Amino acid sequence: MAKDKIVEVAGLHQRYGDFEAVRGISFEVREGELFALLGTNGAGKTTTMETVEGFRPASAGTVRVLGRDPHRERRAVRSHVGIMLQEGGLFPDLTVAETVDLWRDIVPGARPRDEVLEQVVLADRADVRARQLSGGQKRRLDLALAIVARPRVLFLDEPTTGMDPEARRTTWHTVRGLVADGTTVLLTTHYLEEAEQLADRLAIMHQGTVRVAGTVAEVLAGHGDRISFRIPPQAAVAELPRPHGAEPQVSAGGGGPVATYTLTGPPTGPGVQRALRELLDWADDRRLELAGLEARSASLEDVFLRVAGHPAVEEAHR
Ligand SMILES: Nc1ncnc2c1ncn2[C@@H]1O[C@H](COP(=O)(O)OP(=O)(O)OP(=O)(O)O)[C@@H](O)[C@H]1O
Repeated sequence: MAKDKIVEVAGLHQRYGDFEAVRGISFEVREGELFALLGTNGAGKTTTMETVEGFRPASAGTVRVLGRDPHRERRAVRSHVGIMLQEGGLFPDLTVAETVDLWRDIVPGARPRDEVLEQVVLADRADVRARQLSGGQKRRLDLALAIVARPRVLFLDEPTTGMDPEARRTTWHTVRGLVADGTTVLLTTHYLEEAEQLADRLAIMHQGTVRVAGTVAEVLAGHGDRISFRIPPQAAVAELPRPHGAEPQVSAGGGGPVATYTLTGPPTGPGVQRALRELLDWADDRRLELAGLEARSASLEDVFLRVAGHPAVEEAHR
């Protein structure tokens, strides 16, 4: 049976005066999954999040969270929702423990303080004042407050921005644990690796529209495999072979110019093998070395850059 749709966004438009920041986007987040909204700067991610969180009504289209309008039925929705905003509002002089206790006093059905601090890996910081925490620890305290009330749905707006790689990984561990416990998560991020690591499904936004959506595998499908190598100094660019008609793209690299071929067709299919053989035969015949030779599938970064640079709408896989 299909899982419940926890968040449903259909034909959402959002305007600021004359400017349309969100231009008719649709996506849904199903029960128990983590859905990541990625996008270029100003793509409309935060605007979308704020609408889903109920802070602003939709200019047009519909938004439902747990089957209700998150703006008009804010009270009913809020009790099931945890929100971690981009800028948390911590009291600098309260300790970590006092901060969590303050929230525990406000929300009904709060989880035990130690359990929450354990989950966000702040148990050993319980007596430290908020202002003395590192940036990453402050974000994790924001996360702790978002999960105190055992929300069914969690909205995380750039939860790891500004964190060092280790703090980011710690936060990913926490978020994975929440999803494993059945929490549905919608997050925005600028880190493609974060989406690759965490997301069951994702959407990439650009200029107010969703350009690509689906599982990571679906999003990568059709974007082609890549073969690249440093162009041997003895070879002119015009002489490079065109395996399967693929044209080399030449870019600057640390050790000299690099040729990259993008091969369309099924991912990691026979096309790559044949193209590699053709390239290697070409190099062997001329006694050339293809330094840094690499064959790989398209990455999320490849897709992201293509979306950012190409206004043509890519068909979404839903
Ligand atoms: N209150 C506002 N008034 C007018 N324009 C706004 C307002 N808030 C956002 N915008 C504009 O709407 C567009 C979308 O902004 P939004 O913050 O939703 O994008 P974003 O994808 O979250 O961007 P970023 O990745 O840079 O945080 C941007 O062009 C932004 O300048």
